[in-house]
Amino acid sequence: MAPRTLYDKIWDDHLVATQPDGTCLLYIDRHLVHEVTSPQAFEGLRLAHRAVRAPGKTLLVVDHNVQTTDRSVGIADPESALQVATLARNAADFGLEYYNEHDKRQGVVHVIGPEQGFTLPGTTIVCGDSHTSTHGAFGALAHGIGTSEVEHVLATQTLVQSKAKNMRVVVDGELPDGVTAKDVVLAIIGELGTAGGTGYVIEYTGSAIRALSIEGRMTVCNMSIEAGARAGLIAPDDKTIAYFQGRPKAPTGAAWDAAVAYWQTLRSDDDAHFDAEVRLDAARLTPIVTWGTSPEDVVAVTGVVPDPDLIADEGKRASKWRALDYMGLKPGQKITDIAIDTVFIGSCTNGRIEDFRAAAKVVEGRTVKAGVRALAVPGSGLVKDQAEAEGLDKIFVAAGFEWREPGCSMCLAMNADRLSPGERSASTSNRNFEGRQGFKGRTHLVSPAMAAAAAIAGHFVDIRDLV
Ligand SMILES: CC(C)[C@H](C(=O)O)[C@@H](O)C(=O)O
Ligand code: SF4
Repeated sequence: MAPRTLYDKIWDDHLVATQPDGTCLLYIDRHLVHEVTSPQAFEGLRLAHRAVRAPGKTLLVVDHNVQTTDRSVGIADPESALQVATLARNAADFGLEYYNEHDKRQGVVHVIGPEQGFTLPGTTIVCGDSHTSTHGAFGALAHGIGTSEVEHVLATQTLVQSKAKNMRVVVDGELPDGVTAKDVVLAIIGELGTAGGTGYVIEYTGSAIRALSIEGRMTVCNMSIEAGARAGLIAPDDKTIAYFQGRPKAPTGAAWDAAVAYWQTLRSDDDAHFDAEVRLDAARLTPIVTWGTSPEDVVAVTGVVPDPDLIADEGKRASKWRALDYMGLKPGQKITDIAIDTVFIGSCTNGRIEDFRAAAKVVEGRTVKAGVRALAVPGSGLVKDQAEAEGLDKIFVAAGFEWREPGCSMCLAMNADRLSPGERSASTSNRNFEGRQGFKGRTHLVSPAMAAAAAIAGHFVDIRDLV
């Protein structure tokens, strides 16, 4: 057999049928469902009098619309309350496992899947959510789907797909202190651009990727979609296997041994063909801050806001001017001179225990700058418990942060946590689009340590000056 990539292998193992035009039917092992993209899908099933094909392979959780404040009080916004109630009703009507807002296991869908061992290496995973690519960190083929596809998967446990091309992103070398997985992926997106990954599944390899923690790998794969890629993948290794040992839904006994034996085959063959390759030198990476309204608008924290007039392409030049205007910035402004009024630490990009540890290390014994609103929002109830067991919540609260209940929170303005017009945030989330965190809100994407440092200083600072 010709040498194959990791993507080729998982694809081949799930292929149900191929049409002459190249359209394929893939078997789906795991289906994660949240409240935003599922109501019409369940309604479709109801209208067609269909059941869910594989209830045991389907897991529901509420995340985008939940309040991150006291949950003994109902959700104030009627639309959000309705979406949450609808998911609960669909779970009951279709007999599906559901983590509601009072369940310890509740959290952002891409945080809770791996935590429960629902996500597993070598599986195909879908969710009506673009950041499903997160699960690729474990060597799962995971991608976002639309609502009509959610209905199709609920009904058939399969998905119509055509095969993507293979891209390899190699990050070799050692990351300098203060440079994190978030900076790695922002640098990659800066290199590829938001369309550079279009039509590809990206496999991340190289010594710097292998050295990343599981949480860091999830951060990298999470943002694959921001480079336009269908999915991101990292081959499972000993860290991956250790991560799943003892997880509630992970296999046990002989099934565990068989699974591990299979996972160990999940790597690209030596001579496997990649249609494109990008290489980065980890040692040259710096802490990054985004300056614009696209995740590709990256600059080193030591740098300045770029000058769009230096861009040759007229359309691109105009769009970057528009971004600067929206962001209220001028070319040449030093990044460390940009004052922020809001800090958000959380989301499926950076809402895991390691992220709160990194942020707490920066804020410990320091105080949030007067006038800055700082939110620390755990990615799940279990992350929250773990952080509290380690006393991190106390560190955040003592410094002047608000310590919240788990959910998507200020990652996007679908709940009460949002920016007001003109407000500017340092955010650990993954998108800085116009209005993403609230109407006319201005978002700068950074790592958890950089966000924490900005909360203390009231403006961006080079975290390397603090560590
Ligand atoms: C609401 C949902 C469909 C959306 C997504 O697909 O990613 C959201 O999670 C986001 O991050 O923008
Ligand atoms: S945390 Fe943000 S990126 Fe992740 S699923 Fe929620 S809204 Fe989407």
